[in-house]
Order: sequence, then structure tokens, then C-alpha cells
Amino acid sequence: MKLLKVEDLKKYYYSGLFKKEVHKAVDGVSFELERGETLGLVGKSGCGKSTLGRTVLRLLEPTSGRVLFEGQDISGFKGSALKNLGIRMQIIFQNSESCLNPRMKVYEAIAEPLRLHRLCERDEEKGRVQELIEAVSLSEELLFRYPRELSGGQLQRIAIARVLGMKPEFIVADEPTSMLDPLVQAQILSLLKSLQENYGISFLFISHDMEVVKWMSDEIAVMEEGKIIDFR
Ligand SMILES: Nc1ncnc2c1ncn2[C@@H]1O[C@H](COP(=O)(O)OP(=O)(O)OP(=O)(O)O)[C@@H](O)[C@H]1O
Repeated sequence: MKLLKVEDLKKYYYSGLFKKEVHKAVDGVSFELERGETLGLVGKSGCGKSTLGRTVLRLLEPTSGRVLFEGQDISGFKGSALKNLGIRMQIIFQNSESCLNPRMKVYEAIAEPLRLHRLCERDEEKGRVQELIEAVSLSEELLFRYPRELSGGQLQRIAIARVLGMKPEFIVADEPTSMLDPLVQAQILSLLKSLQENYGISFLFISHDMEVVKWMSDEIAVMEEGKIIDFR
């Protein structure tokens, strides 16, 4: 069974007097994703890539269409079902600093979701945080620093460690390296690939950069004006 199946997904925004103007940000998108595979998503700015990623994750309410996760229709999930789903499906953003609290040391940033979702016992927490910082190839001494003391690449690794703590099966990576210089970008992309190999995570990998998407993806979807116009 496919890990993810998206069927005729739409996300429309209504504006203007009597909400009569319609902007079709995502307009009937369908795709499938196997466990452990990456679908790259490319297209011009404003074509709907981020909206599609967020709607699949149910961070945005779909206008219509279905999202099947392990065969289960999650389109109507609410309350605790949606919260549990939010652990298994994650997102990594371009600007990781914005999702880290500037007053929280790295240790707390990684431990916070573990506590919030009760993913480990209190006495196991330290070990788990150490495992996670190692998994993203950072040294343990960074655990006691603040985000402002770290480089862009280190911040992105910490954002990835936070997400990994939740043992996600599916991650939307929304331009995860576009703010980084080329060398650091290459290192983060390699990290994501190795995490995929080690943990069997599936990715929807969003980028402007065709070269990056080619290197990362098993299949590439090209988006234009809310629709997928080609699979390569
Ligand atoms: N809350 C909203 N209300 C109205 N329109 C929106 C809203 N959010 C996004 N849009 C519009 O939907 C379209 C798709 O936006 P989206 O951010 O998904 O594109 P994108 O392909 O990810 O662009 P980029 O590559 O620049 O991030 C854009 O025209 C945008 O202006």
C-alpha cells in the first residue's frame, strides 16, 4: 500500500465583496508516494507549492479532495486524531530560526516536542536528545547554546533533530536549504538523504532549484497555476 495518496485536492481562497473572487491556489492535484521515497515539487513562485504541502498535512483545510495516509482518509480528521497525525507527518521550513524560540537553549528546543507529545519517559529524555543531536551530526556541546550563537546550517540541523524526535513517516521539506550557502546546502541535502535511508522517511521536497530536486527525488512533479502539469 502507498504511504500517501492525494486525490483531486483543491485549496481555493475566496476574497472580495461577498467572497465572489476565487483564487485557485491548488486546483485538483493528485499524486502518490511510496514509503521511503521522495517526490520533488518544482514550479515558479506563487504556483501553489507551499499551499499544496500544507494542505496535504492538514495545516490548511482543503476546499475539496482526499488525502489517504496508509489507506486512511485523513481529510475529515479532527481533534486528537489530527494531533496524532501531526506527529507522523512533519514539515521542515526554509527559515528554521523562526521555529526555534530564541530564549530556549538547543537542548530544550529538541526536548520540547518529546515532552509535549509524551514521546519518552522523563528519565530517558537526556539520552534521546543526545541520540537526536548525533543523528544530525552535531556535537553535544551545542545543546547548551542559544539559537543566536549558531550558524544557519547548524540551526537547520537542529530543526531537523526536533522533527526526527517525533519519528515522522512523512516530511514536507519546503525549500529547506534555499537560505544556505552552496556547501552547507549540499551537506543538509546529504543529511536528509541519509535520514531517509536510515529511517525510511518519505519526502515531499519543494524547491525552485531543478538541480537540487533532481538529486533528491525519485520522481518530480512540475506545478503551474495550482495544477501538476507533468510528472518526470
Ligand atoms: N491565505 C491566503 N489567501 C489568499 N491567497 C493566498 C493565501 N496563501 C497563499 N495565497 C496565494 O496562493 C498562491 C500560491 O501560493 P504558494 O505560497 O503556495 O506558492 P509557492 O509556489 O509556494 O510560492 P513560493 O515558491 O514563492 O513560496 C499565491 O498566488 C498566493 O498569493
